[in-house]
Amino acid sequence: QNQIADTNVQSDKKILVVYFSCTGTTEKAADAIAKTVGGKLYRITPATAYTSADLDWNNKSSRSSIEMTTENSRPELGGEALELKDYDVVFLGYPIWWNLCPRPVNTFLEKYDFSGKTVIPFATSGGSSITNSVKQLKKLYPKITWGEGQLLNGSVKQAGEWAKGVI
Ligand SMILES: Cc1cc2nc3c(=O)[nH]c(=O)nc-3n(C[C@H](O)[C@H](O)[C@H](O)COP(=O)(O)O)c2cc1C
Repeated sequence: QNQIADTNVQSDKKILVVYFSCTGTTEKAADAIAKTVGGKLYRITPATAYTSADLDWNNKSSRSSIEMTTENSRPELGGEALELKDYDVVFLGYPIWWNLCPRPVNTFLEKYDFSGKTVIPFATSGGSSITNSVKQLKKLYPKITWGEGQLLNGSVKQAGEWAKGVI
């Protein structure tokens, strides 16, 4: 009987899948994770959307370049408010920008209280690993319980399988 109860507690974890995505790649991974583990999806929405010119990393004056070279840049967010207290586990997805998470993800992490939650980072990239971004997140937000991060540049099926494995 006890064993059954324990198993139920395990599967009753309330899961939130938060993501930031500008060109849809991270969104696909987030979607697959939410579907596989039965989590609620929440998109981090900047108050001002990024245009393709904003995303030009070859242009030093583009919005993303300026934000990423400005350590304390915290772009304002829009979108609906999030009720975090309902969730135990938060998957957090983002594209790698300049080997880090995009600054709106920092705005998000500083806007809500993640104490008592486990936050599991995942990312998509053009080839860079997730390691440096996770290292920076742990340094900036030591009060968050961080799960091991995972780069999800493969199939959406792989993304779902990974998520199932860490829950
Ligand atoms: C401003 C900017 C900076 C980027 N910097 C990196 C980088 O440092 N390393 C890398 O591998 N990919 C980099 N990329 C590529 C993205 O990480 C990759 O295309 C990602 O899958 C995009 O996710 P999204 O479609 O969810 O926005 C960068 C893309 C942008 C727009």
